[in-house]
Amino acid sequence: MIELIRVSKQYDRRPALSNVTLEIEKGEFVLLMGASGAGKSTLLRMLIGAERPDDGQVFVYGKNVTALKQGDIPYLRRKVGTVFQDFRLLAKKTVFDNVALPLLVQGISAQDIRRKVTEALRAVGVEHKRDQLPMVLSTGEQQRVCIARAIVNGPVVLLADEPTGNLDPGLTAEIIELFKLINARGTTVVVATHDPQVMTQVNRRVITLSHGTLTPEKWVPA
Ligand SMILES: Nc1ncnc2c1ncn2[C@@H]1O[C@H](COP(=O)(O)OP(=O)(O)OP(=O)(O)O)[C@@H](O)[C@H]1O
Repeated sequence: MIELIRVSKQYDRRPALSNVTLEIEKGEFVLLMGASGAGKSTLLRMLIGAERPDDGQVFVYGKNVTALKQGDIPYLRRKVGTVFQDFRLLAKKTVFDNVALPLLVQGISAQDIRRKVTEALRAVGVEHKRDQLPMVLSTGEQQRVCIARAIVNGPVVLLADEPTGNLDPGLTAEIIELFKLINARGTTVVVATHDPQVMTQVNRRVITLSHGTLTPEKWVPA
């Protein structure tokens, strides 16, 4: 599902990723761990074509992301949902409209949009908040809306960058359970985090980056 082959990236001549080779299979739930600045976000951004490696190749869902033209990136992003620490919800749009956003550019009928958004909101447990603005929601609810927006296209991969960074331990546990559910339905899930609670709770394969380099993997069977 995801393959990086000898991927390197520098910013201002400082390595952010160095010779990273890894493979993630369909249906896996993988944690990408490492200290701040280790290169986790850079790696995730490469998987959605937001960053290009200086060297090496990146494959996602059979597509060579490194070779994609700019115009093909939106098609990749329909297959790869993303969730971030800072939510990135549009403040003036309702919960429903925020989740509908990725569908609007695709020429999908209003009826199908309603159905897909309702399903996504229901899957994350915030259907009852559909007409509210994001700022009146709790932080946990806001992150659920972000997850709904990330899964509304039925992605094959879900990437999350520090998704629990703004949440307390209780809410972190809820959000991780949600990722597990999404994974159990067949979506490959990759979560970048430095939170040991997430590692304990997920209890699956851990990929660790240190100064842009992979360290030997821990593997904890499900
Ligand atoms: N656009 C950029 N321009 C310059 N340097 C960058 C850029 N993006 C990342 N870096 C640098 O690359 C290195 C890796 O950053 P990255 O954000 O991938 O780390 P991270 O593991 O995700 O850290 P954090 O957990 O703090 O987000 C850091 O030294 C960072 O300062």
